[in-house]
Order: sequence, then C-alpha cells, then structure tokens
Amino acid sequence: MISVSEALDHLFELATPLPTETVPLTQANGRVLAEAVAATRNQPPFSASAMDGYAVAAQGVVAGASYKVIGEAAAGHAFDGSVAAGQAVRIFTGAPVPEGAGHVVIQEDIDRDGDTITITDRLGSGTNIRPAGGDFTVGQTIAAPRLLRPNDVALLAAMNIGNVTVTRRPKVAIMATGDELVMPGENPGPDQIIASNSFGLQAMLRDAGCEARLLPIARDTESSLRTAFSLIDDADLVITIGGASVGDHDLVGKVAADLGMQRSFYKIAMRPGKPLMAGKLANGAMMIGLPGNPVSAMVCGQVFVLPVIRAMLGLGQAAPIEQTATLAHDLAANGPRQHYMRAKVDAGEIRVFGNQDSSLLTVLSTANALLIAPPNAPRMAKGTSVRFLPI
Ligand SMILES: Nc1nc2c(c(=O)[nH]1)N[C@H]1C(S)=C(S)[C@@H](COP(=O)(O)OP(=O)(O)OC[C@H]3O[C@@H](n4cnc5c(N)ncnc54)[C@H](O)[C@@H]3O)O[C@H]1N2
Ligand code: MOO
Repeated sequence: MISVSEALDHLFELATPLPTETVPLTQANGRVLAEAVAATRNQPPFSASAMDGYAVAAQGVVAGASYKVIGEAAAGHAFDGSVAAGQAVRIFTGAPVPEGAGHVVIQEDIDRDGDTITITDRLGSGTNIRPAGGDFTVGQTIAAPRLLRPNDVALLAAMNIGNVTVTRRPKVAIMATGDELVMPGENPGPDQIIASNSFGLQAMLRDAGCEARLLPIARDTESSLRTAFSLIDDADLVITIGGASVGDHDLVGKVAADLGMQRSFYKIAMRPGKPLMAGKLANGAMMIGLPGNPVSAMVCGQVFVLPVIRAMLGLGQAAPIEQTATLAHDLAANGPRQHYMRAKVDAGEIRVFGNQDSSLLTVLSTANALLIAPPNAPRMAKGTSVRFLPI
C-alpha cells in the first residue's frame, strides 16, 4: 500500500490541465480565470464625490464659511464650469467633482438659506472626494489562474471586461456499481439500499466547477460494467464507486483492465479509503475507482478527487489545505493507515465522533472536519495540536 501523499503524486501525474474557453462575464462566477486580464479604464475615471453635499474649494473650509450655490452635479451629469473661492456646487454621490473644487462638505454639515450655504460647527473630517483611479488604473491586472468569485466578477465588470478566458469545466462521469443499489425515490427490494455517495460526489464535483453526470447504476456483472463504461463519452474523468475490494463481486478493476485501463496504483494506507485505484482508460480519460462505503467515497472525494479537479482546472498540484486545532480529549493510538476521523471543530477545539464506521452518513453530515491521525501515531493527550481538513 502506498501513502496518501504518494497516491496524490500519482494522481497529479494523470491529471492534465484542460484547455480554455471564452465565456461572457455573466457565466464567469465559479470558473477559473486562465489568462490575466487588464483594466481598460481608470476607476473612478474622474475624481468623484463620495457624499451628497456641496463641492467647494479646498482652502478655507471651516465652520462659519459661507458660499453661493452656483449649480449642480449629479452622478452621470457633470457641472459644466468651475468653482471659485466663495462658490459651491450642489453635488451628489458619484458625481464628478467640478474643476476648482477640492472638498465636498456633506449636507448635514451646512445650513442653507436660499442660494447661500454656511458651514456649521458640525464639520466633519476628510474631503469626501474619491481620487480618479483610486480603485484601479488602466492596465492594472488580475492574475491567472484564479478561481473567480462574485467579488471578482464585480471587479471585472468595473474594468469593462465583458468576456473572460477560463479553463473548460472538467467533464466527470460517475458510475455507482452494485446489485444492491436503487436510485433515490425508487422502491428498494428487501435486500437493497439507496445509492447515496454517487449523489454526494456529484454535488461535491458541481460545487468544484465540474460538469458531473451520473451514469446508470452498473450491476455486479462484467457485462453491466462494460455497458456503463461504454457510456462515458468524452468524460475527462471517470469515477467508479464500489466493487473495488477483494470480494468475488468486486469486478471494477478487472473490467477496467480488460477495457485497457493502465493502472497507476491500487490500495492506499488510509482509512477510510483503502481500496482506492486510479489509472488511465484506453480513450485517455482518467479513472479513479473509489471504495463503495458511503463515507469512504466522500472522504476520498475530499482528499483525492477535489485536488485532481483543481489540477485539471489549472489551479496547481496541491494537497487539500490542512488546519490545526487542539484535541478536546485523549485520542487512542492509530494503526498503520492514515486515519481521516470524522470530527467536530468548535472554537479551535476538535472532538472526534465515537463511531468511525465508514458507512455512517449521519456522522459525516454532522461533522465539519476530518482529523488526520498519521500512520502509527501514538496515543495523544487532550490539548495536543492536531491537523484536520475542514469539510
Ligand atoms: N476481506 C476484505 N473485505 C473488505 C476489505 C478488505 O480489505 N478485505 N476492505 C473493506 C473496505 S476498507 C472497504 S472501503 C470496502 C470497499 O468495498 P468496495 O469498494 O468493493 O465496495 P462495495 O463492496 O461495492 O460496497 C461497500 C459498501 O458500500 C455500499 N455502497 C456501495 N456503493 C454505494 C453507493 N453508490 N451508495 C451507497 N452505498 C454504497 C455497499 O452496499 C456496501 O455496503 O470493502 C471492505 N471489505
Ligand atoms: O477503507 Mo474502507 O474505506 O475503511 O471503509
């Protein structure tokens, strides 16, 4: 059995970054920017008022100073003229500051009588003017690669960038296998259960920016598995679930090999997730064979599949980012496999759940962390700093 980090290295050897495509900005959220973009304008393009008030010359702004109001500037409507000493222009938030003005006195800080305003003794600090280019200037770049989030989309829009070059979404085909499985909503027989982790993985992969589709459930026969493999089309990654262990009905590895899969590795010193396999299918698609136990499949999704997806998206080859927390209780010594223990982190303290059976989705759903107990870790006392993956 290889270690988790050796397995990740092998997976990264198989995962090639995908080509790019251009999408309109409205489709950019959640995509990975593949080429740097540069602002095509300054923002703001003019010095702009940050408040509703009166634009006056920069000098002499003190309580008691009076001005004659000579015009108005609103957002989208500049004042056509300049402001001299003793003059003011009524101005609104977002309006260009007129020539000659260097201060916007907010309207709460003046008394107005007809066309005359007088600054009161409430005068606040600051000029209330946003300088031209104060946010960004022409040519300023957003570097790639970068996972675009809503704040980035707003920035790109402000930069007047209507289309962006992003990495194509990874196409993933998910194949649940097993005679015992039926789809949610169907009527299971007495010896059947509902396919679950395939749906969890699809959700995980869609969250990660993939086009993830479920293949029909394959039965535990070579012909059914072959049929399912024939439906993978142009998937970049095929994920099988179950049938990975050593039982008489665990046929995924055999059928994949018969179909020309070049195996990279099988079995990892990890718990849950031991019987994981990976390789390259005859058509060039990458394959990851996950163990069937629901928690095992989901944990392997976090530890292996998501890093593979990030690599395909051009975000680099990196293991999931770990955090540290303090053990809220003593923890028994670990066995030879790296154990990803379902746990709850709260205010920097981590507590593992009592039952770590890899079939328990209720426990996984309550957990917000996977505590990482390294292979052969000795007993750890309460208060020890430990590593975990947030989930
Ligand atoms: N003699 C041994 N037996 C087992 C070993 C071993 O080393 N020696 N390894 C165990 C470990 S660890 C795991 S993990 C499982 C993995 O088995 P498979 O990948 O072959 O998975 P299945 O046998 O098909 O299923 C296991 C379990 O999970 C349920 N399952 C499967 N697919 C789904 C699905 N899509 N949704 C919900 N539940 C699913 C299935 O009904 C089984 O209960 O092998 C151990 N055995
Ligand atoms: O490795 Mo299995 O995934 O322990 O349950």
